[in-house]
Amino acid sequence: MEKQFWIERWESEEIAFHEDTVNTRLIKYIQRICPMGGHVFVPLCGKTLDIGWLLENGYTVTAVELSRKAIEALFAQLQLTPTITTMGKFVAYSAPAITVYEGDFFDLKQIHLLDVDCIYDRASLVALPPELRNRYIQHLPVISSYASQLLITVDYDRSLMDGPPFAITGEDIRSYYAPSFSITALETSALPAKLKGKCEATSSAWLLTKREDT
Ligand SMILES: C[S@@+](CC[C@H](N)C(=O)[O-])C[C@H]1O[C@@H](n2cnc3c(N)ncnc32)[C@H](O)[C@@H]1O
Repeated sequence: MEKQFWIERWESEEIAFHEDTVNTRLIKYIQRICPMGGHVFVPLCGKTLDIGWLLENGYTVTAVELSRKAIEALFAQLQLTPTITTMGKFVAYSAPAITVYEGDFFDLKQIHLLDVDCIYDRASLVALPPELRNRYIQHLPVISSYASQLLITVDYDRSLMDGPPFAITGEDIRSYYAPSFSITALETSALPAKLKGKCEATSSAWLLTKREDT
């Protein structure tokens, strides 16, 4: 997916992926990998309400997002006025307990994610087509020092539609992450409505924790 694709989605407000409630899996499972007060990295964050929940519950958040419009909407929602600074390829929006980098996830380096305890990935891995997904799977553990992840994916019959969101099976998750992470399948449930009105889909939540032998 080209960067311009996402910028245009935000400009035309075609953001069906945005949830208007806090994700229940976040509330239910984040403490399994990150105690309250921990530091959570939210890749490809959009303007998710989940960030507000994390801040209200004592977490520190670092996030990255391509779209300035999304980041401005996020801070407006949070009722925070960020300090805005240029940092190399990124523009950093900071307020107490939160920094959002405007720019390309693939330009992030370890220095941007110092002290991150865990990762919350909802609709991020699944937003990326296979070639970018492979880069994401390689890059994310390196920049986060193999931080644990709460990962939420979708799966559906790939013959019925194409992504985004892209379908990811349990087998995919194991092939992507098993070499470096222990994988716990938490829960799978059917989505309440057809995805894009086209096909039934399920959503699954996973915990990934670094294997001792890596
Ligand atoms: C499907 S949305 C998910 C947003 C958010 N995680 C949520 O749950 O609402 C994917 C987001 O990733 C952003 N994005 C896509 N590619 C990106 C990249 N390479 N770097 C940073 N952000 C990116 C898009 O602008 C979009 O807001």
